[in-house]
Amino acid sequence: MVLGLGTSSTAAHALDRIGELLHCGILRDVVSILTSEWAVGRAAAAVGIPLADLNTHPVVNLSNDNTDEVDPALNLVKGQGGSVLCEKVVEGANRRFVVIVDKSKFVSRLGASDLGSPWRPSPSAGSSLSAASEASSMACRALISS
Ligand SMILES: O=C(CO)[C@H](O)[C@H](O)COP(=O)(O)O
Repeated sequence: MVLGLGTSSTAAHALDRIGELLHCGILRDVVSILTSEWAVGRAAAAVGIPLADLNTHPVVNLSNDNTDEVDPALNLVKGQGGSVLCEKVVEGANRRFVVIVDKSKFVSRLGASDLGSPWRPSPSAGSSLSAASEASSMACRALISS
């Protein structure tokens, strides 16, 4: 199975479980396609999920991801995590897309949380965020160049 891994702290919980199932042999022959090296790549490597890319695996059987808001009609807004372009590239190769949501993302209407507010990183977050953004762009270029 080719698994697309969205960039999300919530979907990262699924990674831990996938890692456990691989280790005890319940899951086999799984490779993953990353949507960010800097976040999900490290987490996937840490739990032993083999990594691949769209060059060798152009069809993704299943991707998991999260969202920033979900309304009562299940419309979603994504992208606050900073990897939405890579996620769209991987999701474009998808057969199935599963969104893992906890209740903190439920809103009465899209835009009801502070998503629309101007986002200002704290000064201390600046350097790590720009490094993360750069790494994400590199991973994305690698995906798109395939
Ligand atoms: O859209 C995303 C990344 O582009 C994320 O899925 C979204 O920001 C939610 O992330 P988290 O699970 O960490 O709250």
